Amino acid sequence: MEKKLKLYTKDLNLFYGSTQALKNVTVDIEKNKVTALIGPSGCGKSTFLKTLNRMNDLVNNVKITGKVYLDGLNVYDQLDVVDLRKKVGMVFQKPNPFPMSIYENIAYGPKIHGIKSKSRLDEIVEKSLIGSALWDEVKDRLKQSALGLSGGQQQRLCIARVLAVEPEVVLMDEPTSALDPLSTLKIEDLIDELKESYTIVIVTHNMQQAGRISDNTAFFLHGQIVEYDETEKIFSMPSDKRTEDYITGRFG
Ligand SMILES: Nc1ncnc2c1ncn2[C@@H]1O[C@H](COP(=O)(O)OP(=O)(O)OP(=O)(O)O)[C@@H](O)[C@H]1O
Repeated sequence: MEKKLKLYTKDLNLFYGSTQALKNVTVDIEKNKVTALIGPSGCGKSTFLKTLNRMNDLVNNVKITGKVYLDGLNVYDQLDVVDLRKKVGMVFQKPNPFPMSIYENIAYGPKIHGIKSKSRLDEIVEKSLIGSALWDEVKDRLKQSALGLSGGQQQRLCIARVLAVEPEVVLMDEPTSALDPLSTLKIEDLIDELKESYTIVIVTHNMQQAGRISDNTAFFLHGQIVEYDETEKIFSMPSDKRTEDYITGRFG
């Protein structure tokens, strides 16, 4: 039987030293959907997100058991980490453009992956900026420093940078928490467009945002998934009392 889901975890456990941050997390991430990870501070949302492209490998004393599969391959032993991060890109909470031009920020990844042709790079830069809804605002200043962009523009640039290497999955760790309401709205609209071509997993503290933009929601508590379902169901008829208490603001 063909597996309809290309990204999933099975019995995933993660320890920072002796602290267990993830406990038996088993989740199927649906293709071309937005999956929101919600839960109180310290429940393991970011840790889980980072296991999907092995960003936790950089942390000392991390031990991971269980599996993360992407397109049938175990990302912890069957995929090269550089290839994995090309397939599974990441956008962080604080926009983090490189201190170089707008153009170079986007061309950087494709160049690392061996693309040298100037015309091909021009094409990728344009396509990525169109894809991140930034092209019209920056097309006349591509050679200027990315650091001169507003926070919201910088975040869309960081999204363009991820799109430039043609990922399958885009991970977003609270991508709008440092942005003003208008920039937040732009990113939310963008996420809605991006899911046509990409699978998106997003950590958010903002319940309204999870309700607005996600198709599925996973509620984490103390490193475990309490409930994972369609967002509409989670927000209207959660099956676990703890989910209900959290989304109605009784704790967290
Ligand atoms: N590098 C690290 N070293 C040790 N412990 C860590 C590290 N990163 C996270 N933790 C611990 O792991 C647990 C889960 O943290 P994580 O950042 O994944 O939670 P979170 O749900 O994303 O929280 P927040 O919403 O506050 O960002 C917490 O107890 C945290 O203190």
